[in-house]
Amino acid sequence: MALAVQFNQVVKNYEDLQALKGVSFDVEEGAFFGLLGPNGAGKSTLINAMSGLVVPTSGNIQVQGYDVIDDYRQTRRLLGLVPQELIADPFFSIKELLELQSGYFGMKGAEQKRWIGELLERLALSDKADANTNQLSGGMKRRVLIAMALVHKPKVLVLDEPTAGVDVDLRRTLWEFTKELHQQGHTIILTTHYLEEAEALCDRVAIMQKGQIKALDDTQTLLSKHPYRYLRVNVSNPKVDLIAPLAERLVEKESNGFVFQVDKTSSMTETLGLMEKSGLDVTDVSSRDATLEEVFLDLTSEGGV
Ligand SMILES: Nc1ncnc2c1ncn2[C@@H]1O[C@H](COP(=O)(O)OP(=O)(O)OP(=O)(O)O)[C@@H](O)[C@H]1O
Repeated sequence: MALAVQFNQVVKNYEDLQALKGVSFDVEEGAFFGLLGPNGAGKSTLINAMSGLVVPTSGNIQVQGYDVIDDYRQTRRLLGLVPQELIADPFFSIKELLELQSGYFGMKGAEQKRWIGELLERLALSDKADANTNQLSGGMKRRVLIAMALVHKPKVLVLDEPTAGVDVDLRRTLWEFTKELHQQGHTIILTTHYLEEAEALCDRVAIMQKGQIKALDDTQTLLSKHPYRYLRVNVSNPKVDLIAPLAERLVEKESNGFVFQVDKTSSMTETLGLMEKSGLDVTDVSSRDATLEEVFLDLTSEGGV
């Protein structure tokens, strides 16, 4: 499989702080890749380094085989970045901004006009096309950023927390549009704190912490490799005190039952036995694998699995 992006031993120091500590991994062409991690993990620094906005202290990054520093013009054309920060430009309307951005990439003509029209339509910006960006709401500004990133039809679309502060409706619209772009062959790299979204959308994820990659795998493999499964137990007597070995496995108490985290290698009979010993009157039991959020929390908590 051809590679869309290669990160090779990328280090970024901000004076005493090492924001990236030698990050190496590849993103395959056509992937829907999630870059996850707690605040300050280094996700934006890595994305900005890929986009040429931050110069690494050492190491290098290639996009479709081009170096992001030496071959900046090629990589600028191949990448579309939706940055985290919202812009407001008092001088230009949305349409003018998109036309200017097109001009920067030397894209003109009827087909480009049609594409700008389609972007405005798909991102529900048509009726604001002539408005200045400082007259827009936060959600609308975010849509403008997405349109600007897509104006030159980049092969690799990089979205840095695109749904932060965006309402449910728009989030759904954005994901539908992003999924379509992925199906058309675009590589998507996404950072988000909404792990449910990442689990639903990304076929591969990297989890970063303190400037390093803690885990990187296909989403499904990462979930199935997790050592725990989760048991939801409904009972008729939820006020009962659980005996110690069972209480240690409790992750959630609900009005009519409990959720326990159990080792995948442990026997179900043993766990059910502990429930019986606690005096629980069990009315229903269901079992499920970990969610990405649970895997993430385990990996990023101190002393995680
Ligand atoms: N321009 C800068 N100058 C100094 N330190 C910086 C700069 N940019 C980022 N940092 C620091 O680098 C570290 C990584 O920040 P970064 O923004 O990459 O994290 P992040 O994973 O994107 O976090 P978030 O989820 O909060 O957006 C943080 O400790 C941050 O304070």
